[in-house]
Amino acid sequence: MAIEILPKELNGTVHIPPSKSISHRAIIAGALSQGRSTVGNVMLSADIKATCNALISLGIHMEIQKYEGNRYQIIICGKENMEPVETTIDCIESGSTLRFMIPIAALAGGRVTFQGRGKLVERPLNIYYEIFKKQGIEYRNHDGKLPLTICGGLKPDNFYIRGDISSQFISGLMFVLPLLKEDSAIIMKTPLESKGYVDLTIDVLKSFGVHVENNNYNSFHIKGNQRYIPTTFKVEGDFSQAAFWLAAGALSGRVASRGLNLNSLQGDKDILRIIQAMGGRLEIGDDTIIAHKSSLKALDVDASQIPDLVPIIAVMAALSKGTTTIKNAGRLRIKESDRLKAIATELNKIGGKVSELNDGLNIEGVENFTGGIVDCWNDHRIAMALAIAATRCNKPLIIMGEEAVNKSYPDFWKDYETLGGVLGVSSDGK
Ligand SMILES: O=C(O)C1=C[C@@H](OP(=O)(O)O)[C@@H](O)[C@H](O)C1
Ligand SMILES: C=C(OP(=O)(O)O)C(=O)O
Repeated sequence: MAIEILPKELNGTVHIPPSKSISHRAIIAGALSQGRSTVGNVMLSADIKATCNALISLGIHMEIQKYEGNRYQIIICGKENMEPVETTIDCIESGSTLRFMIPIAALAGGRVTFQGRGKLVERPLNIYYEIFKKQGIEYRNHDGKLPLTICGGLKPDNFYIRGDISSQFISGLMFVLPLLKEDSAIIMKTPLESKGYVDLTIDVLKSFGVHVENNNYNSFHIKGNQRYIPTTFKVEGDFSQAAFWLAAGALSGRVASRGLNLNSLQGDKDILRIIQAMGGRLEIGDDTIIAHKSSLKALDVDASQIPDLVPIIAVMAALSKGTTTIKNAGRLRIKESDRLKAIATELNKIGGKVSELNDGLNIEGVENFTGGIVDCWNDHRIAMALAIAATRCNKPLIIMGEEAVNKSYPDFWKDYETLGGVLGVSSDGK
């Protein structure tokens, strides 16, 4: 499918969707609690559905009820001791689901097969394979790719892990180590990247009564024999998604983003500092942030803690005065697409001046984009970043594969239209 976007500035208010990262975590924590938990303000994106279905496959009962508007609340009847099952879990394209559910399946025991689609099939899992080998856990994959079958039995241990592949391995282990009979430690072999996501894990665990000791991100000590306590939890707004609308305001109009927690631990809250440092004018209120059209200037960005912001930062940088370097972004090549190659290729098709570095991007600002046809590489964040680029195109922009947004933000196009965006189905993008 393809969508055509007319070049038009965006104005108005968006109710920011709930955080995908926090939703995954709260639903999992509810599933590991003995009894009934409620996770409110959840959006049923493809990734969140994948996590719910994975837990249901492991024998957890859930009921999904309407909450407010297009949000849901999930009533979860959790179990401290999941019974071993023989099952298959389809993680669709969700890296978080896969990397969070593998240790949970290893805790439950039984024989669990993990499947995935698109790039997920080959996103790295070596860190878990090393643990399985060390602990004698039986597993089988297909030339290092999915499907993966594991036969449980995770034991308490000192886990030595690299910090520059994905923080999702650390989060995944943190869900289950507190439930083992003895204490464990996760010790970083190299500095941890995406720290904010580990903060979110520790914080959600704390809401469910589970404690992890963080020794300055060098190591994490986790006491065994802990219990998750059933909880009522409300998910806050998603700064990674708000970033697209904040950028839309800074580039093209006046956009208010509602439903954000300014005290959030989300690493992607850093978008506020970045837009302001680029010269963007933000009005920051209690739960609403208004971004005003501003003349932006280049800013060098270290992406090691904020990988998901890179595509939209690249769009802003491409329309800023001066030359921006984004560094420490090598991990972007192992997401839903090679995001460095994807954003450089597509912005250059519409008049951007972006060159790829090994672990980043070099971006020379231009006044406007031309418009034309671009592809989103089956990647939701590339699709959304290109949609915001359309606000500064001279001609219409056709985005191929726009349905990719369903992974994290199924209402993205509806919200785009709420802000006055004009969309049409394109016949060019067959
Ligand atoms: O734990 C999480 O919720 C996430 C961690 C990050 O991945 P990495 O730790 O692999 O960078 C991020 O890119 C992803 O979208 C969500
Ligand atoms: C990389 C992402 O998610 P995941 O790793 O869960 O697939 C993302 O949402 O951009």
